[in-house]
Amino acid sequence: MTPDCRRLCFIFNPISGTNRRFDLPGLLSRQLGNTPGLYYEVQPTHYAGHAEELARTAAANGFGVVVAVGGDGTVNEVGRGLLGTGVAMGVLPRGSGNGLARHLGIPLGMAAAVSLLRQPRVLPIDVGRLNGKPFFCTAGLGFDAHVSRCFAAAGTRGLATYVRVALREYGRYRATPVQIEVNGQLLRTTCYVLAFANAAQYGNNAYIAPLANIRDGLLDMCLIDEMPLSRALRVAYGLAAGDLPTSGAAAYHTTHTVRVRSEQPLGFHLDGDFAGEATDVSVALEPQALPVVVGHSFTQ
Ligand SMILES: Nc1ncnc2c1ncn2[C@@H]1O[C@H](COP(=O)(O)OP(=O)(O)OP(=O)(O)O)[C@@H](O)[C@H]1O
Repeated sequence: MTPDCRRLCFIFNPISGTNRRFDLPGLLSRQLGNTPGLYYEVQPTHYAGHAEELARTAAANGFGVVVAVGGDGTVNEVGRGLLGTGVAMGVLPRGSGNGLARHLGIPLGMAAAVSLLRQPRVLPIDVGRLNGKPFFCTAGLGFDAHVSRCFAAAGTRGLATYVRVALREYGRYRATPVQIEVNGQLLRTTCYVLAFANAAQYGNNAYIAPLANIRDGLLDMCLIDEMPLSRALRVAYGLAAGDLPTSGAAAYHTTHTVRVRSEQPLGFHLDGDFAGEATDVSVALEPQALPVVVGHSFTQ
């Protein structure tokens, strides 16, 4: 049965982002209340991981679009819950970074983002897996994962906290020796940052892989082996300018599977949330495995 895009379930993470006075029911009533034939419900999350359960239940209950209201962590949980159901994921970007929403051309203004849902345009996107765990935007090992772990413990959220934590940890973090198998090559190197990009950016228009196409069945792998200060400055500029691949500060490979081994456990993140440590990491991609609502400007 084709999912009914006139039945929408909004899964709302109240701790995402920094705006605590957000009135979702009021916004939905103004934007969707008078749309004939459209039915919606709002389900707030009560704990980390809850959005995945709520999304799975919503799909089983016949909702045709399940909308993640939050940042990339909420998107990750809702996306996990919908995998294999054929139900589309929408996004109302209310997080700190909103990497997937930005990649998909979803407006950051809430009213405009909601209005996309009146007649949603749905396309399937690729889904990455790191040791079997899904990600939709980016995953990675090394410094990024370390910062995501410290960020979760920081007590406040938002870009300012993220930058403060990253600057503090830059002086402490050391690269780890690794072996990387990619496209039939074995790279013996060190890992300061090893990013797997399904989408082009981490969020906040920080472009780790500006050429990434989220529907091409391929991941863009970005390796930064060491991070002396001169390179850190170039990387920071390259993330903002979108020219990291041509900067000489990072090496890129386009692939659909990667294996990474290290003697020391390496932390990893999934869509910006710290998700564990491992000495053996396999990354793979499932082409066009999740239908999502995209914005008018999305052309991939
Ligand atoms: N009710 C809740 N209480 C505590 N944590 C929650 C709750 N609901 C969801 N979470 C957790 O909140 C975390 C952060 O959410 P999310 O990533 O959406 O926001 P953000 O970090 O502000 O945005 P972004 O990832 O775009 O920077 C997620 O990892 C999720 O598991």
